Amino acid sequence: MDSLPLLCSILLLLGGGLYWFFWILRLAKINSIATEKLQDSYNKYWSFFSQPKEISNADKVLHFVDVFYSLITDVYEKIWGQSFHFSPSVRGKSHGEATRLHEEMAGDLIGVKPGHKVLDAGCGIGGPMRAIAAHSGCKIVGITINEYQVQRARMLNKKARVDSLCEVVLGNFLEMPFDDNSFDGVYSIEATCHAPMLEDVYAEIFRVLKPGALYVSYEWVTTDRYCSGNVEHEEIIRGIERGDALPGLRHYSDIAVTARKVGFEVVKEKDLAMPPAGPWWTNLETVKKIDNWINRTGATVLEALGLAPKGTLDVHVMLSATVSHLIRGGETGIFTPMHMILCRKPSPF
Ligand SMILES: C=C(CC[C@@H](C)[C@H]1CC[C@H]2C3=CC[C@H]4[C@H](C)[C@@H](O)CC[C@]4(C)[C@H]3CC[C@]12C)C(C)C
Ligand SMILES: C[S@@+](CC[C@H](N)C(=O)[O-])C[C@H]1O[C@@H](n2cnc3c(N)ncnc32)[C@H](O)[C@@H]1O
Repeated sequence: MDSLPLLCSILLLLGGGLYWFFWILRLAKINSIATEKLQDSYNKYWSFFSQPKEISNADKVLHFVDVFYSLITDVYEKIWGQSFHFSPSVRGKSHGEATRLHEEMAGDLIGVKPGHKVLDAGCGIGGPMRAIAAHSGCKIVGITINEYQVQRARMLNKKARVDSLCEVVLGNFLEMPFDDNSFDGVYSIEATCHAPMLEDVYAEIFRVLKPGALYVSYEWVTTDRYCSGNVEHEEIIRGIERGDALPGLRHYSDIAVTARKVGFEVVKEKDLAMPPAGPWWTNLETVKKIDNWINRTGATVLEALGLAPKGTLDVHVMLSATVSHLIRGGETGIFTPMHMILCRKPSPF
């Protein structure tokens, strides 16, 4: 008789253990890159982005940004969702709802309407494009440098039944396969920070935008609180750069200067992270708490058992370190991922 509770406890423990194991197996798996290439790609990525200040070769930056997205796209999607960006936390709203509001705001700022053709420069797997197309009824063309993201975005567009409105193209936003003056609006969400020279991507966006039309960008930048020479500040910013494939974070004041240099009129500029906006790093703190024992332990066990390819743990460790740097960047106020700039291409009339 006494053995029944014991048996039930053992069964529960076994069941729980198995559930954890299969859950982790699903989360830690990286499908976006061939198993045998994972460790090598990670090593090359890490040694390249560990010295961001020495990065001078733009072609190499583009190559390693592509490698980065092959390494992390699955992990981001499974844990963060289909939108690869931050948003201010909103009291009473979930992470998903706050994300959607932040995306819809980008569409509203450039005045998207049904019938408009809009460009999403650096579209990821298309979370923002699906939200903005559903919100406004406009047509959206997204461009990303990563082939796996193109496949994923097309599949998710079909699944969400917005494939008649949303199209995804593989390409480089520094040399886009689009005609001059062909878009009624352009937005970029936390994507142009990957460009070796901001001027190059802004000039290309200027070229494809119709005269009189608007461009909005959410930029990753350092703020006025960042002091170069402050050891902690520099360590945080270097940590953000190497863990997020960034060729060098810019100061917020450089953004409008660059926009004007390529011909834009700057309509509005604002750090969307400033109060009364809620902190954008709240969700990262939650992720950090569960990350160690769920993801890291899972990746360690799976890699040791040969169920996950070599390099899986390295990717998770890199992301964990990045989380800490991003949270410190937010807490100290030296960094924001949502410096919003709204620009107009002047019309000749
Ligand atoms: C704009 C960019 C990406 C912004 C964010 C979507 C991502 C930045 C850091 C990412 C993450 C960090 C920690 C990861 C965690 C250790 C892992 O176990 C699960 C995924 C993370 C939570 C991951 C999710 C996406 C980010 C928050 C950059 C690249 C320009
Ligand atoms: C952090 S993700 C943001 C994705 C999307 N805007 C979102 O919010 O979900 C950055 C995106 O920029 C794209 N990207 C970076 N450099 C690029 C380039 N040179 N050309 C095209 N896309 C690029 C990446 O492939 C990725 O899709």
